[in-house]
Amino acid sequence: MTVMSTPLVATRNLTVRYGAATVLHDVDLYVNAGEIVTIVGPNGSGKSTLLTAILGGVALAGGTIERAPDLRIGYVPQRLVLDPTLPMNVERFLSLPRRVPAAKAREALERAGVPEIGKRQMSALSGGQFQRALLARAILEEPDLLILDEATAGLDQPGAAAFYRRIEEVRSETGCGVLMISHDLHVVMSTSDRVICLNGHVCCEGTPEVVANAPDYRRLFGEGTRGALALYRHTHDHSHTHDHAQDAAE
Ligand SMILES: Nc1ncnc2c1ncn2[C@@H]1O[C@H](COP(=O)(O)OP(=O)(O)OP(=O)(O)O)[C@@H](O)[C@H]1O
Repeated sequence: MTVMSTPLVATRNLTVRYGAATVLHDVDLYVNAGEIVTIVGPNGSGKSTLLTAILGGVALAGGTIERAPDLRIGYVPQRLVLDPTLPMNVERFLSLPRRVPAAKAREALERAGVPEIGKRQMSALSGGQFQRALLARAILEEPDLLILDEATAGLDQPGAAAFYRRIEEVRSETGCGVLMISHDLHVVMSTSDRVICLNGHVCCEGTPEVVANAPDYRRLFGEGTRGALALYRHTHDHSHTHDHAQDAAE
């Protein structure tokens, strides 16, 4: 069932420049409550910049970003480097920068699928557990919109699949919207309601099935299951290419 509602966030004609380089141009994107939208695209195609813009961290050269009133955003970064010599257990990490009640921290860890790690040292967590701790921290604030920047980078395939299953469950349990970047194309296709294929601009978008069959997507990611491998070798060559994307891919 699709309920039409005001989007949690919507960009219109979003354009971002770093110096002379136009990194994003004329990007229209929206995320509704309860839907999982995934951004795919080659390295340097502006995916992180788009998330940063939505988070309010970059000046716009053009376009607008509309956020729902009082929108609460939870953000899971691609990675976070903590000083390994700093003693810090997971519960304490969740209480930074603001102390949270123990029951709330426990609930967030349960939601993130790692109820048992509260007393563990952050430095002793596996890659998957560490990302779950970041997820727990993001959902502590009960976000309306969860934003994840390649949150499964460094996880193996089963670890990434389990992580995304958890994201789907969080979405079902809380009704939040999810906007994420992913390179795990198989998982993207099974988890997402909509996929946006970005290369400085929106190349194509739609349901996973529609995007997987779109010529622009196939040019970017190749045919069939080997597409995931093509991701890092891609050189973008269709007509509306902008040089920055080509530059960044090299
Ligand atoms: N702070 C910055 N200053 C100048 N250029 C930047 C800055 N951040 C990113 N860029 C450039 O903008 C382009 C897009 O970068 P961005 O990180 O958004 O791409 P991405 O699609 O997330 O890439 P990846 O898949 O490699 O993470 C790249 O060419 C990058 O070098």
